[in-house]
Amino acid sequence: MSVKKKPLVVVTRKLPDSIETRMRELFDARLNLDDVPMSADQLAEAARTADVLVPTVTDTITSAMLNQPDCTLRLIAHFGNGIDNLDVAAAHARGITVTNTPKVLTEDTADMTMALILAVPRRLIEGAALLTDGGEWPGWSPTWMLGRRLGGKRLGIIGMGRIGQAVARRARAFGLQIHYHNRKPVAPRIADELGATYWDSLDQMLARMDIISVNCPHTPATFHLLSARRLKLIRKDAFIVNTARGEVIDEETLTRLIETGDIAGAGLDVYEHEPVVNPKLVRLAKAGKVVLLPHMGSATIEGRVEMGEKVIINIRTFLDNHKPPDRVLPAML
Ligand SMILES: O=CC(=O)O
Repeated sequence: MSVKKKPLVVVTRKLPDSIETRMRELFDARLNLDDVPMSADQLAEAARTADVLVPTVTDTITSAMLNQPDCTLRLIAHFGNGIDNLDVAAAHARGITVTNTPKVLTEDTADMTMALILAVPRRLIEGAALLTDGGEWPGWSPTWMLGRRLGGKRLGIIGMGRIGQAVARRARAFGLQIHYHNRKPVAPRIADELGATYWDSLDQMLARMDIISVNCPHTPATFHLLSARRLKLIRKDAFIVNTARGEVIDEETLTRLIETGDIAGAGLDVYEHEPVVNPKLVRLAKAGKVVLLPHMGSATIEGRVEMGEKVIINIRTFLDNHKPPDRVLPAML
């Protein structure tokens, strides 16, 4: 009697232990226990030979990898929400299904966005570093280490999807007025709940906000959405927070405008040339003008396990010949 071969599932990075254990039970799982990022050649080889590839947000999966003549891949079960690193159109053209891990990282990413919205105007990191990095603390003074109050300020959210709405809910509790720009207005029930004002014109919204939060995906349409021209519309005393993708902002111009005092500061979790961080931004961080984080918006233990569980559910439903719950559809691109 022949034993049915388990499908070959190649996972590109180390995942939480419980997820790897379950994957070993269910599949012929090739795990990356050393967590060394795979090279383009290794990714191409994985795409050619695996039934299922589990890449994550730092792996670029190109059409050339997917179009190898003897490519056996049937499913890309992405461990991540953003899909800008995958050539989804090429996958679909080749009949390869693509899934991602939405929803489970919404609240964690919104928490981190809110942390940056607080940290930048209230000079949180600068103050903490003063005590731990050997700086002199002259003691409390009425005019020292003054930041900017959040309450009553206008927050402009770019991208009012799940994460944008979760940011709005938090920001409202801190007394911020919620404004947003999106491809279309949110349902009236949600707008009422959030007390949110819709701006059809991004330019007009940018010119009036005290804090701007980027919460839209990176797509060809949002690459440099905050272009040099648009960044110049932003008020001198405004702050920008980005926990979405670095490519949405013209980072070089943003850096220059902060250096020249034409934008007050920024809180960044993502970068245009990640993992390379522009040294000028690092200098601005040392000067207390920006807060820089290493792409950790969704980095919680709970979130990573839930992402892994979603990946497993997507693979299993696919292999059972059902539609996986988190399919990326052409209309979503
Ligand atoms: O940035 C993280 C993700 O898109 O999952």
